[in-house]
Amino acid sequence: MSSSCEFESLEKTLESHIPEAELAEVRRILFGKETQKLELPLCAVESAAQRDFELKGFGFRASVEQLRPPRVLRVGLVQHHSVLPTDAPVQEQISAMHRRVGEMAEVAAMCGVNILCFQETWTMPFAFCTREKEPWTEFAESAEDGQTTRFCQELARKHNMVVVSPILEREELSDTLWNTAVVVSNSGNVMGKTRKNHIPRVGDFNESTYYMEGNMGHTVFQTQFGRIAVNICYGRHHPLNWFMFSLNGAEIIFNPSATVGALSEPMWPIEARNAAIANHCFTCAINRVGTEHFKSEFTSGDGKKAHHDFGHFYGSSYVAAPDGSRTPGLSRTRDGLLVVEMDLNLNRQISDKWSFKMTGRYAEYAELLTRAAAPDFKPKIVKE
Ligand SMILES: NC(=O)NCCC(=O)O
Repeated sequence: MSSSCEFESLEKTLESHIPEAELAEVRRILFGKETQKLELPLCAVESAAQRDFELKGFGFRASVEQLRPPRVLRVGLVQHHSVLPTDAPVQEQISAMHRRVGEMAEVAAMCGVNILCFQETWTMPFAFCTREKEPWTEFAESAEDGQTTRFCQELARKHNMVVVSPILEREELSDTLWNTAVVVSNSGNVMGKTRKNHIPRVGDFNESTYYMEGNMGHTVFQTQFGRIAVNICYGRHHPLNWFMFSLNGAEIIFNPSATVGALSEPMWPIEARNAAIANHCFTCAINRVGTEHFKSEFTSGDGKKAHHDFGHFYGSSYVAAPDGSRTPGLSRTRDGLLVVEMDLNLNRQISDKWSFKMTGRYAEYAELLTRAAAPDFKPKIVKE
């Protein structure tokens, strides 16, 4: 699936227009140390082509150590369009999304992916712009045993893969709605869930109408393949949010997102990448693709005309490493699966080199943060 009238990708434009002799240097400066292209199995390449989605694979390398064996794993990032029009019946939309993502997960399995992560609220259109409650709240499900979690449990068992599934959650009994990522172990058991900590109040992103600020802190999940955390969408603008996951020991932080070009695109390549550098970990930024049209018009509250869509979700999912390098992004226009091999030993190797976490002055920060959060806070400003 593709949104054909949109600009396809920065990487493609650089490749077509920068002379061969200069391209490697341009890439080094823009993207850091070159990631190696992964050889992916022919069956996976053919399947992706038949099912009309982009498949790319890259690898980050770490030095070989004398005392620790390498800790190599593969992550998969899935970006996709909303399959059916937004006014199709709710169950049909959910089932169509399950089918689409299910076939992408099959290809991820062929590529040896160990941990697979989907985009923010992946089973539904990003309807939070509309402020209408119906039918959008009907997409909310139980994180523990909703149909989407059961679907992911099947994927996890079948492919021996950890599945990170960001959904709109309806908490049973209280009926409270949350923006949640469910983490399903490769055994098929639900390991737990984590909730979006920061709710956007920017442009058309009127999400506070729908769900509450997360109340689960900064949980890290010890999977068979490594320690992972999920910083959902708008949380990526908060360096301290990434940092808290890192303090709790996250080695890979996923950032499932839904964001549009006019709002955030220049920030997208910087934020998750900077978080990988600052926290000596890997980060995985995932964004949906396409333009979703809604029947009723809505305004952005900025005096401009009412409209029926958010604008274009620009995909461009990528992975960043602690050494500041990053993979090329997936396309801005197509559904895609990004397969990335990484050796988690790189985290400590870069920490030993740059020591950002070791040199942090946490007691000092904590003292000022505590004072700044108090109602009588007075900033320390020296005046002449
Ligand atoms: N989904 C979401 O939080 N979007 C807000 C916009 C952004 O963070 O780019």
